[in-house]
Amino acid sequence: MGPDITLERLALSLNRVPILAPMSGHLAAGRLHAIIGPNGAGKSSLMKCLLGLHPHQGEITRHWPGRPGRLAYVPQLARFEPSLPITVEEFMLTTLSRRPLFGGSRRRCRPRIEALLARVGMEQKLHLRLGQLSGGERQRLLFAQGLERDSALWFLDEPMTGLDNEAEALINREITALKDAGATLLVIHHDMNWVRGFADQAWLIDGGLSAHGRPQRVLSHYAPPALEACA
Ligand SMILES: Nc1ncnc2c1ncn2[C@@H]1O[C@H](COP(=O)(O)OP(=O)(O)OP(=O)(O)O)[C@@H](O)[C@H]1O
Repeated sequence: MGPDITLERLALSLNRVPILAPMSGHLAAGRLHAIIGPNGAGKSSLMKCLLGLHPHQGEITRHWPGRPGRLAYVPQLARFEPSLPITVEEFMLTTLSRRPLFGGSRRRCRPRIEALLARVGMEQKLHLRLGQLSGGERQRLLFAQGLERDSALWFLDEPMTGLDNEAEALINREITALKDAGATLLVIHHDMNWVRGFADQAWLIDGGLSAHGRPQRVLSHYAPPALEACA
């Protein structure tokens, strides 16, 4: 089971620029919380605060129901250093094995790695180097890594970016399974239909917390900026 998370007057400034005004709230355990809002609103910054990656003000407390579990983070547009001589299989091995360079580890872990990669449609990419992966493939790989760690707390920053329909369906299926298993999920998403269909709670961010509650109610206050048509 994932934790619940309490925010008390969480605020963030970066280079003296105010990014998030003080906000307080409670993210209930075992629920999917969608973080929505316009570009530049502070959604990724909020997620980074919750991950301890930004020097925020205020308090963030995680309450795990039992022993603290693991967390998974799939950042927006993840990048790998192109020159890294590491394959997809080796990357997964570093998560699965304490001694990834040991020849026996590779043999022993291969079926598990293949099964995990199949869950995100990546089983054919075992031997590719990280730098050779497309954007959507990088997203899928990081998701597979989170699955392997049996994470109970997930931070997904626009997880569907760059995914084709098939991959999106696979990831949606895994997200539903994680929710059913009691994980706490925070998902930044720009597709309001997805938010209506999958989220238990929505957090509307715009330089701070503008609204919070059931998606239907929060979305009644929020019309995402429309794309401008080209003349
Ligand atoms: N180091 C920094 N110094 C000053 N401002 C910054 C810094 N890093 C980010 N920002 C600003 O913080 C604001 C929030 O950025 P953030 O990435 O959190 O937005 P977002 O809501 O996730 O946007 P998007 O939907 O476009 O991904 C942006 O206006 C960005 O330019």
